[in-house]
Amino acid sequence: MKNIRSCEEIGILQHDLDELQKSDMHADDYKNTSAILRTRLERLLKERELRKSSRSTQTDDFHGNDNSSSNNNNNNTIGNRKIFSTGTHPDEELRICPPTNSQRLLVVANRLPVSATRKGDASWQLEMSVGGLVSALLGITEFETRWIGWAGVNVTDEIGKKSLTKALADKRCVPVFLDEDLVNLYYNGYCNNILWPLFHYLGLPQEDRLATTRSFQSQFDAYKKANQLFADVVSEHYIEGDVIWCHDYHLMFLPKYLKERNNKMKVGWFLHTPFPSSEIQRTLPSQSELLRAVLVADLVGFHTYDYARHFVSACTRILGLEGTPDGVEDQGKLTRVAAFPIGIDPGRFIRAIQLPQIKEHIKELEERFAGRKVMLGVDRLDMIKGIPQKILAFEKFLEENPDWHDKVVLLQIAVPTRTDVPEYQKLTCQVHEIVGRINGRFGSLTTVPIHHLDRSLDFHGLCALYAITDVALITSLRDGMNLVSYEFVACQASKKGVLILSEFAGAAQSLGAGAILVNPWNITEVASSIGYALNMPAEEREKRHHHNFVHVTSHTSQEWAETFVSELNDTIVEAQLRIRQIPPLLETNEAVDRYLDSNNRLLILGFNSTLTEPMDTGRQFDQFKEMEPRLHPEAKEALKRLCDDPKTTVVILSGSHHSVLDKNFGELNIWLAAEHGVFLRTPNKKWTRNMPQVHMDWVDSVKHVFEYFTERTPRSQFELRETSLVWNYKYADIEFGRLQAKDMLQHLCTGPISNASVEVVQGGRSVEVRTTGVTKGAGIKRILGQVIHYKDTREPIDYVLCVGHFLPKDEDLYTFFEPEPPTPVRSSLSTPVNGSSSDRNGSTGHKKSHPFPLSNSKHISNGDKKDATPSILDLNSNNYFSCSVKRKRSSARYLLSSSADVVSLLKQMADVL
Ligand SMILES: O=P(O)(O)OC[C@H]1O[C@H](O[C@H]2O[C@H](CO)[C@@H](O)[C@H](O)[C@H]2O)[C@H](O)[C@@H](O)[C@@H]1O
Ligand SMILES: O=c1ccn([C@@H]2O[C@H](COP(=O)(O)OP(=O)(O)O)[C@@H](O)[C@H]2O)c(=O)[nH]1
Repeated sequence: MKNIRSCEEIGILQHDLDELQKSDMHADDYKNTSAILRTRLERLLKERELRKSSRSTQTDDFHGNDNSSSNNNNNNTIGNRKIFSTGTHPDEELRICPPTNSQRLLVVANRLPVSATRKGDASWQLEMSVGGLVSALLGITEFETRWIGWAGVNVTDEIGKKSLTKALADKRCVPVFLDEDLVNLYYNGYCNNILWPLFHYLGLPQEDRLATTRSFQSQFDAYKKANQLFADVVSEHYIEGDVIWCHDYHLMFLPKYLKERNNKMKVGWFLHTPFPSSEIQRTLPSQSELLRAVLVADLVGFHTYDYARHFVSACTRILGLEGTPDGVEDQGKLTRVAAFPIGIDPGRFIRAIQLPQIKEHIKELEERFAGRKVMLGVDRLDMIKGIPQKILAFEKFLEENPDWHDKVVLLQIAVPTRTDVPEYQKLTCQVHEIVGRINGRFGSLTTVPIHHLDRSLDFHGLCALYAITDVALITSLRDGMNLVSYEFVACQASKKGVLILSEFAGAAQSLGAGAILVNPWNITEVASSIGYALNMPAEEREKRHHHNFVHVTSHTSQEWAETFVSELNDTIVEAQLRIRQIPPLLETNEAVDRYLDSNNRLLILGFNSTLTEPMDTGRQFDQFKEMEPRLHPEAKEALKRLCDDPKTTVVILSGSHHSVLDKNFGELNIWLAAEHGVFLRTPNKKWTRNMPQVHMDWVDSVKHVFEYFTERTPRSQFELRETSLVWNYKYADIEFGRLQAKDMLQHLCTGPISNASVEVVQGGRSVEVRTTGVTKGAGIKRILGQVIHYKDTREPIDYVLCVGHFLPKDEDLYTFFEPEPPTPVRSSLSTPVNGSSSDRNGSTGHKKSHPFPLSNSKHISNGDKKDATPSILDLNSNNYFSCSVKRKRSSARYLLSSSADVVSLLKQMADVL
């Protein structure tokens, strides 16, 4: 039901989109957008409500209040969902239920849910792979799922490849073949020796420990190559409409490679490990490339909000991109980033412990450990799991509590993993040594305190162990989620044992209230928690267990997958709607042709980020030399030729101080308008005041505030202009800068200038205080008057190109020249695609004739008598080109992506003269 409902929701979104495509309206674009956002919120609320009601049904279900728990048939039902409990053969785990949802899902993970062992030329044995990722993904049954991944084996011959592909096809799995060398560099090297420790806060290995043939670079190259191989296989199996769900740190390049092959693919990426703070992430040599590759995905998911927050912050700090509450924005493209906490398939465990053979096994184990409390650890033998710390804490507990020596046993299942990586080999030795020491110290002829097993258990064996355990001990130093804790809770309906859980596991955020949370590095604290757990009264155990049981049974892996896929579908529809609000790229040929055909052309150009050299966004520390903007080296020549043309007037209209403009354009016969048009320099190089004098008595108090914030925000700076003050933090830490800006704005609006006639303008990375009424739109009126006066021509302006990277406040410049009143949102549907036959309002040939109320204009004596004044502007809509540089949310008609594009346009214009 839930899936069908989700699809209906998507249907609604799709409907909105279709409607939008049919219409060519503008103002309604806003309405449609907010309808979509409302729908998302409605959907989330509805889902929450439904979840709540299904939770009560499920909890009843799980507590055995329906009859199905006594059903020994392996195919049971929870809610409306088929559950396959395990058969005797591990392969049966992989029987996939007939999906109730026809959405095809390609799950791509490094590891397939089965690992293969070769038994003959064309014969293979398939076994379940161990690990949380596989366990969780097995719980997804309601999609038409295909798995794509590595089968954990090196197959070099064609017979082997064909036969394995066939064997896996029965399990709906598709192999990606990786040769041994590649696995060594990609999986053992880059994935497990570099990314894995880094993401778990264990730092990077020294490069010389990788040996000469295994440099960072060679491992990184292998990583990219392996990702390409995955992309090849996905592309082969992709059918239009499929959702592609990429999993984990092994496949960070996959979203990029997939979209490069087919931009229409719906791609989500989910990380199963923690994502570390940006300070850790920054140490990785290839971090920028990795982050950018992930950002190509439509939706990026993490287990917890903290990991999501770290990721967004890495993108803002390392890549200099915009972090928003929805995700990361780059040039108007939003990658949604959100937390989707994983769960398990609780029914699988709850049913399993009801099976007669497992009940029998439970009985045997209880007899075996009679008279002793059982503590349990189940971990892959990985340094992140904190196994040495766990055992040392247990040792301390035994040291301090001699009464417990023969009354408690710790069963530690340590599943061998990544055994080719030297760090893992060392860990095995270390753990064996500690266990040996403790058993020697506290054991007797008949018993030992620690039973340590270097092996995995089958599903039933594991369930039985979970069920007899009194205290589960999970001491991960870091762990993406930790599903063992969930599985333990699911199997404890009757025993109601205690969970001791590391505060550094993602699960601490969901099971923290019911568990005893510990810092695994604090051996004393863990030891005393063991004592507390072993002595906990039944009532407290029940309460704690109940809390966790409700969580585990209501946050399932199925729900996790459904939510992710449904969010991914929504995200794509929303992105399409967003794109509709972005102006199209300027067709430069059209702009140049029309320029050539006109008689009196006006080019208005911004300076900062419009005509300046591009700055290096990578590093923030060597930016001082770039702090002062410089004219793009190739712009001057083109500008000179354009200025020399008698039919062309070029105006640089900037917020900068006149000295900055003088420095960059000094020798050109160009119009310069500084401080948004307050000061104007004619081509004969005379500066005059273009706007009336205003009171500046507020400056000192604002300066004082700006100085204060500049001192406290490293790499920020402020500029004192004659009519305004600007504080900018574009080279500072972006998050800190934003916080400081927020503080500053609050202070300015309530403090020193709250009564002054000034405006506080917030930019992307700046705060500007300027006199009320000063905008580029206001400035241009007066500038036009001056131009006409200076040129002494009666030829009206019949071509306007207006290009800039302007603050929203200054975009009144674009609308100033619009023939029709501006509409709130522009839409590419109604925009002259390729800048051709129709204007942004869908009409053709509208003209703007300005009988200007201009001061200093010799044509106009009385601004109010509009009809009597001659027109200085006779602008056909098709001859007006407003272009926003790099800002996609703009009221300009078109976009140009960089100052380099602006320069190239100017060169083309100069060339046709
Ligand atoms: O495939 P391996 O290299 O043998 O490793 C096994 C898996 O380990 C990691 O699991 C993580 O995913 C769990 C489920 O989300 C999560 O609970 C746990 O905290 C993580 O450590 C790894 O991320 C997987 O890719 C591996 O398959
Ligand atoms: O002998 C074992 C030990 C563990 N597991 C499974 O391995 C997974 C471990 O997942 P977790 O999220 O705790 O950590 P990961 O190993 O993925 O880091 C769990 O689903 C366990 O049921 C298993 O199948 N057999």
